Amino acid sequence: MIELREVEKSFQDVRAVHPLSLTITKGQIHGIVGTSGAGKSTLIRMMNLLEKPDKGSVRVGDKILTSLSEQALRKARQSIGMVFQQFQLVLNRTVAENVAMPLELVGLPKKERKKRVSECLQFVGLLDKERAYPSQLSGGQKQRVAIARALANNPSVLLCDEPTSSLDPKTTIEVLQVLLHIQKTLDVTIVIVTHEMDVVKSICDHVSIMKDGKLIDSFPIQPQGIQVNEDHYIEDLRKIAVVHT
Ligand SMILES: Nc1ncnc2c1ncn2[C@@H]1O[C@H](COP(=O)(O)OP(=O)(O)OP(=O)(O)O)[C@@H](O)[C@H]1O
Repeated sequence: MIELREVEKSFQDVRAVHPLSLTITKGQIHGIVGTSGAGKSTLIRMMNLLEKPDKGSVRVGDKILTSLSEQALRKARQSIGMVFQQFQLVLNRTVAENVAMPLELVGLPKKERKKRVSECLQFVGLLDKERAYPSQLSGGQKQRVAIARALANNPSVLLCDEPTSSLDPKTTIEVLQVLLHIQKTLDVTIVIVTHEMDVVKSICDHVSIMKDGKLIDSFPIQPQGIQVNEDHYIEDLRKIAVVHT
């Protein structure tokens, strides 16, 4: 469970997030939507204190992150995975070496590390790519590696900042399937910032809407199943086709 209480954040004279409170219950796939500059990224980055709120508190599970020392915060962050629009993979490391990084940081012995890396890659369907380098992968595969890396330490929360925004419809589906699989099998709470309504409609069971740094609404929705496909875009284009005579 994630609980934000009266959090707010400004950058110099820009109020990115006005004071807001939001509770995300365990096991949800919670979408955060809104126009560009609405404060979505700032909000999700406050959930693991990548951005420290100017005021207010952030609780994840039984830990109040905003009250922890730097050292305790580093430890608490192990149970919060994060993925980004641009994947943030280390290019001169193989897929397996990328997934191993958070396990190295917590000092897991090599043999156990190798086993855990294989489990995570198996989970995202990329065990056969363990020796590949990021440059040899498609965008969807890169994001699945980033997800495997985020899952390595068995997090209870996965924060996704525009996870499919650099991907085409086909590779978006790959990533959404993995996120849904995580929710169904790992009991992980997932938060997704996105501007893609198809993504929200497909897998989210709750949506929060931001505008001008404010949370203007938040309500449960019925996910419709993964339905991002190119035909849908092509149909939309056909509807506005200009007929030449
Ligand atoms: N590090 C920063 N320094 C200065 N201003 C920032 C910083 N991060 C965000 N902002 C500003 O805060 C506001 C909210 O930005 P934020 O990135 O949270 O919005 P967003 O809804 O995620 O937008 P987008 O969809 O375009 O990514 C914007 O006006 C932005 O310019």
